[in-house]
Amino acid sequence: MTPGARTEAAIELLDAIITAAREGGAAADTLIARYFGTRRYAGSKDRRAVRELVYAAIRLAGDVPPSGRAAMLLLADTDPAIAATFDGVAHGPAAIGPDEVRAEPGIAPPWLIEALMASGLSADALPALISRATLDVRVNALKAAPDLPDATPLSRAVGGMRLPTGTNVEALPAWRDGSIEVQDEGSQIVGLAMPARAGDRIVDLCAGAGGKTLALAARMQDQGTLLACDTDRTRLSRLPARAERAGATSIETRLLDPKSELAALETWHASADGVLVDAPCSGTGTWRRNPEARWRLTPDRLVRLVDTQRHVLGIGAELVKPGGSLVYIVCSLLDAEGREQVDAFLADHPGWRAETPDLPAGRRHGFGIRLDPANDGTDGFFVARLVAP
Ligand SMILES: C[S@@+](CC[C@H](N)C(=O)[O-])C[C@H]1O[C@@H](n2cnc3c(N)ncnc32)[C@H](O)[C@@H]1O
Repeated sequence: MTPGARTEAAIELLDAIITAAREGGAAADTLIARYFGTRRYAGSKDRRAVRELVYAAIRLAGDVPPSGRAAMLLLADTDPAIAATFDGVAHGPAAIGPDEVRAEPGIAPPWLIEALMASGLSADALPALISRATLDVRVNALKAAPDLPDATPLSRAVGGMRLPTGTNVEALPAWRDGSIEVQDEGSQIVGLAMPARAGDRIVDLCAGAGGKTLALAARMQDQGTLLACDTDRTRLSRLPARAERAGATSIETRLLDPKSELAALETWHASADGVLVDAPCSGTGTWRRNPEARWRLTPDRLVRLVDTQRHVLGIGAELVKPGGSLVYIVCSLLDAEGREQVDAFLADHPGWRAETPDLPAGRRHGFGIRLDPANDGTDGFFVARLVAP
């Protein structure tokens, strides 16, 4: 592809990403994969270059741009080489007109900036939210140590490794034999808030495809019972194959109906040593990976997420045995989803108390710990450990 054709492809993709952000469609990564799935003429260098252009433009525009071209023009203003590709030749975009609209530069929509700052993030900490994420892997203690010559050890998540950006992890023998799983250092660290011993009975209530479930299974030396639940069939269905690759046999999966979760968990009532609630959230802590997520979030959607979080936390509380732990995690930096959610839980659940987890990163925030990209160099998280009466 010519440089102009790459820019034009990035514009087309940005148009699709903008529409998806407005209408609740697929994530940028999925749209990019679909786009190239039908354009076999694009080689791996073209794909990488187009992807870079798309993500650079997304990072620059704080709010949903009026169009893909307006987003690319904003990027072109920062780089004469990109501006030069607007040459109107062959498959390239038309030459830049005198008064063309640009996307607004920024870190996030104004209402979100306000909410983040009201949640105690300083203006200096905001740019890191949309910086580029590192590529971290968790090393599976259930398998032999992997041979990763290009990796460097993570400084805080013991056993974790950092790989060079762009590494095709799924092509590595260490991934294929289950010795490593991709997991951000922050995600590895917040999972440690759940006490996990061999023989424990633990419920991972919002397990998704099992990123944190697999880490728990390794810490439990695959001994005990680990019940991984989710209401999303597609995500949960990915867990058994991952567990098999990881050599984890203690994991059982259970698909929940979002209106009647407790009925499916009757036998676990007040009996779990620990319940992990890695709740659905706005993902404000993961914009490094999904920068277009900040275009998707609306105040209404945030209210709905806060309701769901309260709901799942309430379910989790029903399953914990006296003295057991309820660990609440969100990959968000907004207090409505973190600190205030835990304050509300403690007010509604007399006898429960918060115990500050001792973690190798993050800072105390309300009754929990918060990790943020600027201070910790990880994705952003809030985590709290609640102990049942
Ligand atoms: C943050 S994700 C979980 C990520 C996962 N724990 C990991 O480490 O990869 C939140 C999950 O909560 C699930 N969820 C939403 N509502 C739920 C409910 N009522 N009960 C259980 N899970 C729910 C979503 O489907 C989603 O997979």
